Amino acid sequence: MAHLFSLATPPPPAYENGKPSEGQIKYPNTGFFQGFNKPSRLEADIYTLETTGTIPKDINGTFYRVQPDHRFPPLFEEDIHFNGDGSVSAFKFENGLVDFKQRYVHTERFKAEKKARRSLLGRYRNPWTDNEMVKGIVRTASNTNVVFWRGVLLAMKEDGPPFAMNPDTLETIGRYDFDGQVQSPTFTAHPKFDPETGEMVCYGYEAGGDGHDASCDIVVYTIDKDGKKTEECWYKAPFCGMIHDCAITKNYLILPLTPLKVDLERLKKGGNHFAWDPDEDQWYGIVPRRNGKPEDIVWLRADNGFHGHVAGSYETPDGKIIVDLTIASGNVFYFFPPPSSSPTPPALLRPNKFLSDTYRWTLDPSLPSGSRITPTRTYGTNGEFSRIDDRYLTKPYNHFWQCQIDPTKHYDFAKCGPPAGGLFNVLGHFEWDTGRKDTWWAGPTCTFQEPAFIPKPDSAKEGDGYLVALLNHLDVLRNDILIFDALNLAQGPLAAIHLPVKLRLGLHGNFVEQKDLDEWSERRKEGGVVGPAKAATEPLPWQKKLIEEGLKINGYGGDGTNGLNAHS
Ligand SMILES: C=Cc1ccc(O)c(OC)c1
Ligand SMILES: [Fe+2]
Repeated sequence: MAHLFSLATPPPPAYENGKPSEGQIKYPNTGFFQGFNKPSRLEADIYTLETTGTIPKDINGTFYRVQPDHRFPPLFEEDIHFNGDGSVSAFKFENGLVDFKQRYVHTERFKAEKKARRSLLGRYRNPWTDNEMVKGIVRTASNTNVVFWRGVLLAMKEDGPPFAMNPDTLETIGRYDFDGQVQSPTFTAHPKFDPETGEMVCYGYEAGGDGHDASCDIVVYTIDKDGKKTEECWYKAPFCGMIHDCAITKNYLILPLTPLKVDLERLKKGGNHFAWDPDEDQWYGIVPRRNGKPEDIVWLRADNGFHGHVAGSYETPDGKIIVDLTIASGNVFYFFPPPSSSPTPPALLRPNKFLSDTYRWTLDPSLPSGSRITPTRTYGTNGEFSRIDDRYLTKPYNHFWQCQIDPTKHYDFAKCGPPAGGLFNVLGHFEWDTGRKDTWWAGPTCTFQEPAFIPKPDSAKEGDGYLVALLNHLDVLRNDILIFDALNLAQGPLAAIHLPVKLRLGLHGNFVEQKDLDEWSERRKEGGVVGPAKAATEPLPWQKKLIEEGLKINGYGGDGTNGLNAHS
């Protein structure tokens, strides 16, 4: 900075002994907060983005996605990307033109920290590292997925309940408990929608207590298309580990349990929520979607691996379950090392060099629980963030798309440094029946974020539509959005949409048709047939216990503070 200006008194470093220095507002000088990963903190509206090429006029709707974006410098210097505040971006497509909107999810954490003008919550999923002022608040940052459900956007992270937002304005409505029907402390960021019935199938893991107590309880819910909870059943996992994504078929929910384990004593000492166990199996819990009983869960186990995301899943005529997902050969979350290593993560820049192929499992739900299984086949890809044409979920399908890593392609390390978030330099489209690989390389300075499939409005044919994905320009710190013909990526993008700014590395997103947005906005209006979506009014059961013990929590429904001077 000396070439720009020098201060009268040399400034202290951003962090001293791992804690933020007094006075300055400065993010850690680590890989998670610098270069392409520098927090953007942007809330913005840009009307009619710049474009190159012609955006298909039959794309009519909004592409929503969410990114972690630390609102304030973290309490701990070695904090990780996954602990950042959820910030939702919306790209609204209308008649070949695109508008951009971005807003933070106003979680309880966001509101409390905004009032304090600094971070109050500590490490990822560890309340023992928080400032006392936020004791008992819902900690989630809602930073992992954003889905459209009955007229609201639900911003979700698996460590807490969803937060509802207005899909048009991106204003946060508040914590969403499905009109009082869902009381679990945790809720998945990957609910699944049955295209036949309109149901949402969802679950929470580490759900028995407050969501950070290493509980082995799993809760599974079904919410029907009219918003009514029709199923709730509680199951036990063989250990408390991460269950990030899931798969559904007509009759089953499949829960991949990854050997990233939670330890309560480590948490109490201020350590990491998760630790990788290289000696543990990967497990698959299978439960019936209807009338499940706690004893119905069947756990099948296979050699160690790290689950990525699920592509498609369906049942065969002979009652077997097909599940396709990426599985990496080692601990992708290098910031959650095995417990024998130091309690705080070491170097944050370690790139991961694993293979992440797509695996097909043929699961037999009639096997005795505990049976060992081996995969049916692998595809021969190296990638993550698989997507399908969601109209084909629960059905035999042929196409999937994903971000891919092609290390044989030139990467301009001199201009870009280590590739932020992984070298996803290729977008790929794959066909199970032919084995065809249809790919497009983004060039030596670019990587992709997760794609989403947009169906053509007048066609029910699988894959007949577009693929949309954010492109990271790692050299000039900017993003584009590329639009492809989903069945022909190799020919290159049909059009590009240019943002004048850099976003952060996001996780997941979804495209919502304008017709669905319009219909629901009518139903959800004041006096409409459904009426406005309501935030939760009651504290969660674990909070009620704390309140009975005498703790004052103002966080629920109210202003998201606890012992702070409320003024907004
Ligand atoms: C990609 C997986 C993943 C898993 C757990 C998380 O808390 C998360 O936060 C952004 C992301
Ligand atoms: Fe995910």
